[in-house]
Amino acid sequence: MILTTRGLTKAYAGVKANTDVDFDLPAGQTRAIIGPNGAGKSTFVGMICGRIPATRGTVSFDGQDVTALPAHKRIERGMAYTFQITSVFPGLPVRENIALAARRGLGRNKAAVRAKTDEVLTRLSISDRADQMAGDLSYGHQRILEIGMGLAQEPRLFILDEPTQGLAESEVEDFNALIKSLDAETTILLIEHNMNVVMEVAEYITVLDQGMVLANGTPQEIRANAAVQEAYLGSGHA
Ligand SMILES: Nc1ncnc2c1ncn2[C@@H]1O[C@H](COP(=O)(O)OP(=O)(O)OP(=O)(O)O)[C@@H](O)[C@H]1O
Repeated sequence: MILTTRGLTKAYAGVKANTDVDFDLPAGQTRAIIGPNGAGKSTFVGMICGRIPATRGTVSFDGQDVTALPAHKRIERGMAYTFQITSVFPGLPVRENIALAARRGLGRNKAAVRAKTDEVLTRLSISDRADQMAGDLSYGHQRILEIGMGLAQEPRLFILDEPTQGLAESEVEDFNALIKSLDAETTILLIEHNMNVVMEVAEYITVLDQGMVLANGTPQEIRANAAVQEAYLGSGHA
């Protein structure tokens, strides 16, 4: 397992956002986390990557307990994540944004950074915009660029929190293709509300409900799971 949590719990004053979450993610898998609004998905990945301190429980990455490590130390060990808020540098060209991210992983080795930047650029559906200012890209393209910046760090665990939110349909298709092309290279943990995306890219799904794991299974199993359907219908979701 590249990632394991045991008893992971987050209590805010009056609200239990996660309760005793046991979670196992095998290396190489593309896993989706789904669940109704407020189910605790963002809190859960926040604890995994170290942005949110756990109330109790453990997070292990690559067999080592990282519960006490700050986020930047977890990044050094090979986690990367993108969140709902875009973090591109608008005043820099697309290429330079990716090079900056690549430098985080590769340091000052200029040739390696250039090679990595070119490699990531050719994978993105926006490679023809390499010399444009990032701030001039559409919102959807900025999200794709952000994913490229994550990739440039060569993560062994890539966490994406609602990556398709706000994307146009054609951009969602580009996103699906990009994630599928990463299948063999890295482990992906994806919080996603768009069920079409989940069913298309996830190999395995974990459903959170009221801060707890409600179900784990393949897309087919989750689709057929009565408790999952109930959780979604009960919260007014389709
Ligand atoms: N900083 C906070 N202080 C207090 N309560 C919080 C805080 N952050 C989250 N919560 C609560 O914890 C619960 C889980 O929230 P979380 O954002 O993790 O859910 P989510 O599944 O990601 O929701 P969504 O799908 O709407 O993004 C919710 O009841 C939320 O109101």
